[in-house]
Amino acid sequence: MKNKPLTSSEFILNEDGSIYHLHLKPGDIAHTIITVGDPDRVEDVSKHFDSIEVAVHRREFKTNTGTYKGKPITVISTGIGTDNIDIVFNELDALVNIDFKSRTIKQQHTTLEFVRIGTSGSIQPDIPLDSFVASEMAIGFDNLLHFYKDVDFLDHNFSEALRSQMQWNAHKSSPYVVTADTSLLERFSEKPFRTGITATNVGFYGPQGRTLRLQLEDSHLNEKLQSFQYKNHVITNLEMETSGIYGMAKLLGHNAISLNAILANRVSGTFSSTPKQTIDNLIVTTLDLLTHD
Ligand SMILES: O=P(O)(O)O[C@H]1O[C@H](CO)[C@@H](O)[C@H]1O
Ligand SMILES: O=c1cc[nH]c(=O)[nH]1
Repeated sequence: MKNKPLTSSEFILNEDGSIYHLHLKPGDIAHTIITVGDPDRVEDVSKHFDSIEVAVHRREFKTNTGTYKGKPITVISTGIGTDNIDIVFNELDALVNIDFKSRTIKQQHTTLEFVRIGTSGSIQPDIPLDSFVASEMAIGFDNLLHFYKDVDFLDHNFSEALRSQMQWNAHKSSPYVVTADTSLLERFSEKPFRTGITATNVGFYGPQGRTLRLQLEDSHLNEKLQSFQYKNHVITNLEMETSGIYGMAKLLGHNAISLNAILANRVSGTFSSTPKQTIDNLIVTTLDLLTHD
């Protein structure tokens, strides 16, 4: 297989040799990476570390690398949405799988482990506020994976059932379905976690069926999402990154799990009165499970 050097318009390095958006260099990241949406949440995670060796912040991408109970861990903020996930995953992968000097793809592949610690809204009445859902599968209502080849891991029968049961408007992008890494899912499937099917939406308001001043194209969107069933699966929760994370991880040969702190219940119309506490609980629980054998 030809391994030509990547051009400077595709593989973009800054003057200091760091990768374009993240401003990180090879060696700046651990092989276990926690992703969070909010840059402020990076400190909420890394304040538990034994020490921090790397701290870099550009745009919405804030990175701290250190150790927790001796285990090397990187925590990075992605900002909101799967468009940012495309940047973060391509650039983190490049840090371990592209040779920065020769600008060629390394012969030996390095696998990274990704754990998303995020917030989410539940669309089932029995998933209470402040509980934790580990995403067994993600439904991508975003468009990201459709731009890549070799996506045979997508569950087309599931997508087809969704399109037909929901009478999906063809003007919206075609939903895709992708699974978590099985061994990470096993690690995060016992109490206090429950597993679920997460819908990843392209917005927080209209795409998640919220209305402030604007009306929705489909006023029954959330009822349809709530009542959808496929092989005993129901959609449990809504957020904005998981499908991109699962899809990019599979394409690039990495392992990923998405963990959701449920802050809203869309059926009862309620929101957590202790969001910070709930996210902190998820952070501590996750760090401990990552360091248990
Ligand atoms: O709390 P984070 O990790 O940002 O996750 C959720 O919260 C944001 C919307 O408020 C979206 O990014 C959604 O995925
Ligand atoms: O309802 C919610 C809560 C957090 N994040 C989301 O994307 N949706």
